[in-house]
Amino acid sequence: MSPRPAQAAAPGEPLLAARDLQTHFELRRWGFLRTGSVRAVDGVDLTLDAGEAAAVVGESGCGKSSLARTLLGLHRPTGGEARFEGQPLARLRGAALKAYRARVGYVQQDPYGALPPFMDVRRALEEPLIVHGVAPRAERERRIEAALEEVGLAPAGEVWGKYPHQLSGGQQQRVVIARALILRPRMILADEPVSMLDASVRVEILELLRRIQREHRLALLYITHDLSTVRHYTDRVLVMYGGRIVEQAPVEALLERPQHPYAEALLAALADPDPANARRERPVPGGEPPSLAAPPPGCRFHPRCPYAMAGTCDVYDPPALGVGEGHTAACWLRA
Ligand SMILES: Nc1ncnc2c1ncn2[C@@H]1O[C@H](COP(=O)(O)OP(=O)(O)OP(=O)(O)O)[C@@H](O)[C@H]1O
Repeated sequence: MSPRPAQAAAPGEPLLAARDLQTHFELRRWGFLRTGSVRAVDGVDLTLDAGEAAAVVGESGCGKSSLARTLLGLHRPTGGEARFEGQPLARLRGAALKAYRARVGYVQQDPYGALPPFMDVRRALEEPLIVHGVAPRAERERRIEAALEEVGLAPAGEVWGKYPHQLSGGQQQRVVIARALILRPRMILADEPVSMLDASVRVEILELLRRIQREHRLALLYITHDLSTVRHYTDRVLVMYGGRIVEQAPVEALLERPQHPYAEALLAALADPDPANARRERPVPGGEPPSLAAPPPGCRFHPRCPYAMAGTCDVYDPPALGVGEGHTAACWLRA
């Protein structure tokens, strides 16, 4: 696959930038009575540079997938802004939205669900090329072959007549990655790309994504609930809690010197050396994640935080405070 030439972006401008991004879902009773909203994404600030790999890590229900879907243009933000190559996503319509989708490859959690069961591999990969007007047919075939080789499914001729049910989970996810690459995107958004795969193939798929990201200088946003998978595959980590980013840092800094008590608790849970706990799903950390329909006042983590300071953490919302090079934590302990 030859890399797409870099778009002329304003100097110093990140490829992707979100500022105070919000995606709230309205709750309705009997389909019409508005009874409130779920603040799935509630004031997210993030940036991603061209060629950079970052992970968004957080527990189930913290808003990771809603953030991913908003960044893909699948949910319209209800507040704030996200820009890709300087263009506000909310204003993209029609052809501009189609062009944006070609520039962002999407790898989702369930590869089997992502691939239409009635399409063989070749059709599944050819369809985005046809939709985006890539012609002639020989060029499409060349690209399909190159994409399959890129993801380790070679020779392509042995795979492209197969249907999803004839492939293993790992092979299916490789096809999904090939499809995400086929339009030569500038960014890959991978939402829990290995959580439904056998443990034996998870590392292979993460290594593949990292290699492709590096070789083609793609940006990668890797969404995961599993902090143990970020070290070798990303440059930077953003920790999400209650619809917000509570800490972000270069990967080594986050794993060695977490500054937010939530990130600290996630790490402590990882480091549990007791083999009896290795297979046990534990709430991380203890206590319930906040309701995003009625989040607690002040810091959203304060009801679970062992260091919460009454009169501060339960009243005032902490801003992202600089705690090191490229490292911020939204915690009053760091003020
Ligand atoms: N389309 C929707 N309509 C209403 N509520 C939604 C919608 N999508 C997500 N939510 C709610 O938003 C909150 C965040 O969900 P989201 O799926 O983004 O979290 P997540 O961190 O990705 O969790 P998981 O890993 O379990 O998918 C949840 O309370 C969820 O029920």
